[in-house]
Amino acid sequence: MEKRCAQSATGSEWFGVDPVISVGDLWKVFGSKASQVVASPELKSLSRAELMDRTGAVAAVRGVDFDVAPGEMFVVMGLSGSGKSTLVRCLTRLVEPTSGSIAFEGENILDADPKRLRDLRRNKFSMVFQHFGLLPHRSVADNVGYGLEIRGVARAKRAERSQEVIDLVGLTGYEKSYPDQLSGGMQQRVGLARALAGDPDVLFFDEPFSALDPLIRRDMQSEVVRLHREVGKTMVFITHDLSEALKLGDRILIMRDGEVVQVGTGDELVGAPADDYVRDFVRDVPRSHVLTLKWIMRPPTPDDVLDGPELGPDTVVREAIRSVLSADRPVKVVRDGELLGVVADEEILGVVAGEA
Ligand SMILES: Nc1ncnc2c1ncn2[C@@H]1O[C@H](COP(=O)(O)OP(=O)(O)OP(=O)(O)O)[C@@H](O)[C@H]1O
Repeated sequence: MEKRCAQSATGSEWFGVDPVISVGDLWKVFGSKASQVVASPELKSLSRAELMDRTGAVAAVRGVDFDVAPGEMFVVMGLSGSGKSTLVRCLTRLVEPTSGSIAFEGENILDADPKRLRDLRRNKFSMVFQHFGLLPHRSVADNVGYGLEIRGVARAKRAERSQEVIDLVGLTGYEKSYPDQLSGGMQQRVGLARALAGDPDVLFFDEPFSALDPLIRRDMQSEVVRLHREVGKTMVFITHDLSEALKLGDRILIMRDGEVVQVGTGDELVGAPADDYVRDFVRDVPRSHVLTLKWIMRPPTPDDVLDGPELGPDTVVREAIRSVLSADRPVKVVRDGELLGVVADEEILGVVAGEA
């Protein structure tokens, strides 16, 4: 699996720069006793089920912390009910957080007044939902330009920008079509174009492909990967599908019962799952598609002949199989001229054998 940039779970490579979004100890509790719950360390320490029993309140998001870096594709993954949608809706205050902090480009979103929030939602954020939310009586071009129209962008400028993003998402020729003349996948392309039209700083996706057929879904995932590369925007993507998360995410946050279980790159989740829950999630992932050489290399022994081929530690195992198996000596894993370890047939076969 190709990744644009190597990172660690702490995001240290990402965070040479200021985060776009920074979330601290965020809670969202539904129910009339919500503020009592977050004011009480005792109630906060209860599990979601216990809290429900004791107070009738639902702790949808519980003490969540994470940062998203500029240009990152950050995926929030968890089973149904784990709190993904509530968490992401809190980020734009479509859902009002009960406590905690959310900074967007350094600005405390929780202090934003209604006017500022409207501004942010119009100019800085875009959302793509599962149900495309297209206006049925408007053509593709007019749906795509809708946000610009609301912003008061002049017709000619709007048409120009709409055409640009329509071309970008591969809908050239369909400008005059109406949503009901398009397949589900194409309708979601309109949703993508609409989200991109206003040139937002962050795009939020809430399970945008769940309603699509598997093959179309795969196409759309590739499309988002391509768009992300081309436009370089920060994206926050919710899914309950691990393979989607692994395909798209620079980093993945795994939620369970409102809490963060682990945040990491795909190879970190597969190579070093934080607990049995994550281990269970990643059990069926083909490890050779996700793990990189740094996960399987070993220190060289005195018997190793060290004039074999060299590969980087972030090379995905699957892409190294041929080089390793065809070399008659270990492949050296090298970064910036430094020998980090070696990989030979046994290491490769150890990964591949587990996938049978
Ligand atoms: N408005 C609400 N009032 C009360 N409880 C809510 C509300 N919205 C969500 N919840 C509860 O909060 C918890 C988290 O829900 P949420 O929709 O965020 O999870 P999710 O991971 O996005 O699930 P799904 O994939 O099914 O949408 C669930 O127990 C849900 O029932």
